[in-house]
Amino acid sequence: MRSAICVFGKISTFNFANSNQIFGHSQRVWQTRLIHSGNMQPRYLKQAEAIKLDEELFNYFGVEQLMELAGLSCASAIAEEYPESKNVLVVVGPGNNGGDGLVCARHLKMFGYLPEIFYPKRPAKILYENLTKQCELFEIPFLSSFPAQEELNTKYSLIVDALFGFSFKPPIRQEFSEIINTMIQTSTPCCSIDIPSGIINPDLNAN
Ligand SMILES: NC(=O)C1=CN([C@@H]2O[C@H](COP(=O)(O)OP(=O)(O)OC[C@H]3O[C@@H](n4cnc5c(N)ncnc54)[C@H](O)[C@@H]3O)[C@@H](O)[C@H]2O)[C@H](O)CC1
Repeated sequence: MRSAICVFGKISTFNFANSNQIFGHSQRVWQTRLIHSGNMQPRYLKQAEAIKLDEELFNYFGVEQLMELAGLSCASAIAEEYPESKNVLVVVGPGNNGGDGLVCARHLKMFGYLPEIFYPKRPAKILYENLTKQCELFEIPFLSSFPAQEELNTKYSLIVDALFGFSFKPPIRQEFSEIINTMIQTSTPCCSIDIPSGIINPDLNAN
């Protein structure tokens, strides 16, 4: 029944340091249908397919509900794949991918992890403000600056990359380029929610 938990969520585990890409989990509604029909092979969505699926889902569900399920799914996948990696840095971007990250951080805290959040660009939208407030109520620290490489390598046992999802359009703007470059070079394992942030061609994710 794991597919039921992850129904709207999608996470890719990505070791930036050696570019060894492993897709540990990727479940979306119609993949669940495949699983239910007896075909256990996951199928990865291209950027255009993911956007289309999102549009379809938004006809039936609210963004809060979808985001809650996505964030919970990611936290569940992390708890399964990284049970010992308690010191987690969640790097949160300005869109819904970032929203998934805030939800994920909250659930990780409930699962006994010690997440910290870096959220440099916060849109003035009630949805993100509420998610931020909830994390604060859960006493999750918000960092005021991005850790330097050494700190990233030693202090954290896992990074959750919730910077950009399928709406990322290259090239990376200057304000995020240093963050992404530091994440690319870190030896700490990095889990990306949806696509790895800064990937030049998101359709590569399909492979
Ligand atoms: N149905 C689902 O499974 C759900 C998926 N969700 C997640 O939502 C994202 C897509 O969210 P969206 O807000 O459309 O976009 P992003 O978060 O990917 O990014 C938008 C944000 O990024 C800025 N931006 C874009 N390109 C650049 C760039 N080159 N440099 C700097 N900044 C950039 C842009 O301006 C916006 O501010 C999807 O991937 C899922 O993770 C939802 O949670 C709903 C449920």
